[in-house]
Amino acid sequence: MTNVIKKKPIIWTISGSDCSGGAGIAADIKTGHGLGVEVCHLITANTVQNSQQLVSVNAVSVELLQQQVDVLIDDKTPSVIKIGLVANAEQVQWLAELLGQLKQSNPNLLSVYDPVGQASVGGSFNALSSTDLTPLLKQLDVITPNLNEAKSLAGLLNENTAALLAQKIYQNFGITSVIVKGGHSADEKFSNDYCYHQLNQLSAAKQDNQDKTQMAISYQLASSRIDTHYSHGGGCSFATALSAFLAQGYLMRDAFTLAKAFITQGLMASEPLSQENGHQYYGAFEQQGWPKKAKCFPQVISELANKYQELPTFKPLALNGEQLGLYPVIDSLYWLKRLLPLGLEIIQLRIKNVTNEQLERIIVEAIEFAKDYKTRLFINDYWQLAIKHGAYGVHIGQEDLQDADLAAIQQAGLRLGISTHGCYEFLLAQQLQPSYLAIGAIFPTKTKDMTGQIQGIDNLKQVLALRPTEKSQQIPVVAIGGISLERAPKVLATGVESIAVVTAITEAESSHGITPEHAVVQLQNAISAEAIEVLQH
Ligand SMILES: Cc1ncc(COP(=O)(O)OP(=O)(O)O)c(N)n1
Ligand SMILES: Cc1ncsc1CCOP(=O)(O)O
Ligand SMILES: [Mg+2]
Repeated sequence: MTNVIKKKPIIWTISGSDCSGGAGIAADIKTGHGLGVEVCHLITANTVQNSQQLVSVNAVSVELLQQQVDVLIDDKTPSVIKIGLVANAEQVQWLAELLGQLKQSNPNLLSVYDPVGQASVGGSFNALSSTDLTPLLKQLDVITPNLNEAKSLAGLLNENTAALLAQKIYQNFGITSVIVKGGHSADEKFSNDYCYHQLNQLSAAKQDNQDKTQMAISYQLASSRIDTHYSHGGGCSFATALSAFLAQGYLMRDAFTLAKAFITQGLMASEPLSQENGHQYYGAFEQQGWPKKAKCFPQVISELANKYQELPTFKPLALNGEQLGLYPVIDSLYWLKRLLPLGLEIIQLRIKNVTNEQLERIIVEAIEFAKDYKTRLFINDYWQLAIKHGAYGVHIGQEDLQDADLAAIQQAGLRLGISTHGCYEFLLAQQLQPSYLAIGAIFPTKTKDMTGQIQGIDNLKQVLALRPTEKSQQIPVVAIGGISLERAPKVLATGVESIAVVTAITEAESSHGITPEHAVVQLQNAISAEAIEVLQH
């Protein structure tokens, strides 16, 4: 049997060679290969260094670098270019022009710069100031300075607040995403990384319904500090990991989270080793491949989690051991009345585009009607009305999460479901301890515009691994988006507790020539405990 290798995205790394193997190009290649991308490497300088000292930096000519670009550009076209060590002003100018030209022919090309100026073993890689670097900085999409580099780029040498430094770097150079790494901060317990990210017009307008050109969002991630002697090349590896995740289509918030988890995982891998040895050896960072274990992932620091940190856990779904199973999401009383007699565990009323008056009437009637059935009725979006009329639960999306009064929902005894789209939102929502978490869209769907947020089965599996290992501590997960009868077994095999569907039921007649009731029965059979047992073994 032959192995089928999926075509991998290609990243280029344009950075220095560290002959001691820990940092630079070597770190970039190891990182990229472990994270599922092909890595083309263009060496800017041959450095002479070991774990004690930097001896010399020997720049490669821009003519040679340009020849490498010429042979690679159509042959191994990059989706992300990662830049590390830049040896001199000539290389700055060459890189600035190169990025400008490449972006003209490929506007989706991303550039990520890790501004390595000082060697971690001591000594400078170049004599370039922020002013010298400006032509390059103005072409970048992402920059990943540590705190000291950020101070210098911001021109604020006495400022220690990552948020202010990142914002100033954006103002100075117009770089869309500025990630300030906290590895060198004075905090002895935690390593906090901060990302300032300008949303592009399309996604910003979509998320906020605003007409805007300037909208920034920030993400902050914290991990416990790890004391190890094996961290040489960690900074290069972070920027390359970020590039690899971006090249695979992850949104910035998820690429940032995964890159931080990748670093924590690598530091954790060598922690006991360095303790055993107990000497000051400076060893190469351990690239460990795709971060999978929950313990490697950072804590999301956010105003929301902060605001509700004292809030008790939301009531559980009280399943008594049964499977949550099929979760129909319907948009009218007509569908509610048609489906409730079918013996469902859970259902959601998701009403869009009705007047306020109609809305309240529909919600009241739905809650009243559902009382005669054991089915748990969740109301989508309208949490105030759900509280007012005593619904079983509410489902809140990311757009409404910031404004909804979660304490009021919890105190009224309603269950809460939260939508998430990827690892960052999942980690954040998990901290709020809702009754269930939804992940979507698993597949493309015509029911809702989910552009840029299609998870796929692999990502669903990765996100599920972020739950605590102890089953009793896990929040049930519902998968949603494009799930059909044919796709349901694959989704269930990931270990989700439930699948939510709209059109698999409401459009069963046209898609499968069966009644919606028949579709419910078929989906329920596909989800039954027996079917899952077979799938998982
Ligand atoms: C079970 C479930 N998961 C996700 C959603 C989507 O909710 P939301 O993000 O609030 O989007 P809208 O449904 O309001 O368009 C859901 N409704 N149910
Ligand atoms: C509401 C929602 N949220 C994420 S995907 C989705 C639509 C699910 O509909 P369908 O099952 O028809 O794909
Ligand atoms: Mg909603």
